[in-house]
Amino acid sequence: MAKGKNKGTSDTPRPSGHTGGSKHSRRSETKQYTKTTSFPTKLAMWDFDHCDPKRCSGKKLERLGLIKNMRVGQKFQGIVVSPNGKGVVCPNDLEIVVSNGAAVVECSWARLDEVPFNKIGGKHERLLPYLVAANQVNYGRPWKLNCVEALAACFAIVGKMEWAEQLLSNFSWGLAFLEINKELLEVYQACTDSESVTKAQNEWMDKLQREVQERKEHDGEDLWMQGNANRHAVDESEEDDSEEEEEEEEEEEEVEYDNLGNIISKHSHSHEEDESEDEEPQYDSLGNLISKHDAEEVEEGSEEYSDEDEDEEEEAEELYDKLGNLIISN
Ligand SMILES: C[S@@+](CC[C@H](N)C(=O)[O-])C[C@H]1O[C@@H](n2cnc3c(N)ncnc32)[C@H](O)[C@@H]1O
Repeated sequence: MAKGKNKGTSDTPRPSGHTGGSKHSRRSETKQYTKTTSFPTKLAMWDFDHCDPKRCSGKKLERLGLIKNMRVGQKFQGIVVSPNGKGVVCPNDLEIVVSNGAAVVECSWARLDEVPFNKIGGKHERLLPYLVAANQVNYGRPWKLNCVEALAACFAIVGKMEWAEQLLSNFSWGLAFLEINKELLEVYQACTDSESVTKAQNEWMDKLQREVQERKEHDGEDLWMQGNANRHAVDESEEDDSEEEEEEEEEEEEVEYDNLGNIISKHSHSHEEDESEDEEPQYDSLGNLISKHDAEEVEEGSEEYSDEDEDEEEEAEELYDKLGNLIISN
């Protein structure tokens, strides 16, 4: 294990009244301090003291005695995961990682211009491909991983998943990083060199972009499908239910929908039921409220609702134009 130059085990916090190995430690962190005592490859960092020590993942690795602190002017032989990298970490880096380890630059993202990148680093400086942070500071944000995530990402990409897990398990949120990036990490692990990882990353991002676009279009359709905003309250409460419940309700044939998602009353299918006093509101294919008779005509496909049909206008309690605007209210 690589030990930081200024540390020993004496500064390692110990749980009060606790002996190592107990499952009942007061804090999960305390348990983790006793759990991790070594790491299978070298870990190093240049620490520029930009960050709050309590929130800094690099500092915590240092307190755990897992990472070696590098001086400015010192170079590292292994993979240096750095914003100054040129290519991205790739499975072909496995050999370097196993023999010489991995390093990071502990600094603030906002103060990268203060970091003397020409005096640190090494022969194998790498960027990370697109991955999403799981740490509490930047949760859900892509690219800007913290130090432990960056090291773990490097190990995961070269195929050392157990190392990634071992390192991250020192943080309560740590393993979530592997979970939320699981699929993407598998894509990267199946690559070879830096170019193939970059290509896979770009394809992934294109796919994401397409999905966002499709979702936007779909949401637009959904808005249109809502049709008349004055739809019956019962219908709206049903929309709040889970899909499963909606399906069940459809099966029960309490309500039925046309192929535009508008409610068609059972009454429109059965003449006998049309006789019922219990008159449900009915909607045309644009979600406009129409009378019982209109519904029959729409169902038969013979005629659409017409503003000129005065008799039926009188029967309807409320009438709406095709954009769902109220035009008549009795
Ligand atoms: C800027 S520091 C921020 C550290 C944070 N304060 C913490 O608590 O760990 C994060 C370091 O992780 C590495 N890193 C994170 N994301 C990276 C990426 N997308 N490409 C290259 N290096 C990255 C770099 O060494 C970077 O300097």
